[in-house]
Amino acid sequence: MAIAFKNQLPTMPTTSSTTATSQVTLTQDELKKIAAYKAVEYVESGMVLGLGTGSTARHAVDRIGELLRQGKLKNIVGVPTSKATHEQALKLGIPLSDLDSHPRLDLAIDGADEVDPALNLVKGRGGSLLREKMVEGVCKKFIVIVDESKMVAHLGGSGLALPVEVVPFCWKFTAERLQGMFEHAGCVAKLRTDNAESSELPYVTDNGNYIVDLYLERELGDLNVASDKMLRLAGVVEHGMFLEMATTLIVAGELGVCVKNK
Ligand SMILES: O=C[C@H](O)[C@H](O)[C@H](O)COP(=O)(O)O
Repeated sequence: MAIAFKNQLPTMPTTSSTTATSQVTLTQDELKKIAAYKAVEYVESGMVLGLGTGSTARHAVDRIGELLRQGKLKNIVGVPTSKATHEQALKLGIPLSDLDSHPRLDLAIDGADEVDPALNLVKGRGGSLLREKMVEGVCKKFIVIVDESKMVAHLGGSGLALPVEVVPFCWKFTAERLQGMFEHAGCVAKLRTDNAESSELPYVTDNGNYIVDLYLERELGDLNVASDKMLRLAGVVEHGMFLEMATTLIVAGELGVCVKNK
């Protein structure tokens, strides 16, 4: 299966392998599950695992729990990337730890909101980018699992948000600075709302911060420069671009599953 990047016809990567799925039309959630199960094939007994967050990663965590119950995996330790994943893993009986006790991990499996041809990612539309970046940044192997709708020619290319976690203090000031920083890309910065009390109130992350979503009309340019500029702005905690972090991509689409190694 050729990976379909929006607005681009990519060449088939030489390091990829493809498995055909059935001819039946699959739902997006079924595709997510196929990618997640494929990724869990890389998990071995004794590994310390980064457990991702979101609707795709949820399938991988469920599968790890299932294999532990069946005794097909043993001595797994999981490091969750959000409170939600922590709760899910606890219910499944997956032994848990954190970066203080396990500063180096064997493997992380997580979803993404966008994936570009170089395996750079946008993450955080579910609000979990900071813990994800901390955990996935110290894994020997980081497998990204997506359905084919997440493939883009360039980050921001889906027209959806590039999330930035900011401190609540003077968030408007930070949002305005971010918007001005990427004026060349037609950036519009919006505070994410919807929290447990009201859909009008700011969304609050697991770390007690807010999220400013950046909507881009055009390409950002050099992604490393954009990353550095954001991180130098006091008020920004972290952003959702995961550059050069993924080591393997597993994409599930109507025509099959594609594994691409960096
Ligand atoms: O904040 C959320 C995380 O970065 C997710 O991994 C990302 O949003 C992808 O989520 P999903 O698998 O639900 O599309």
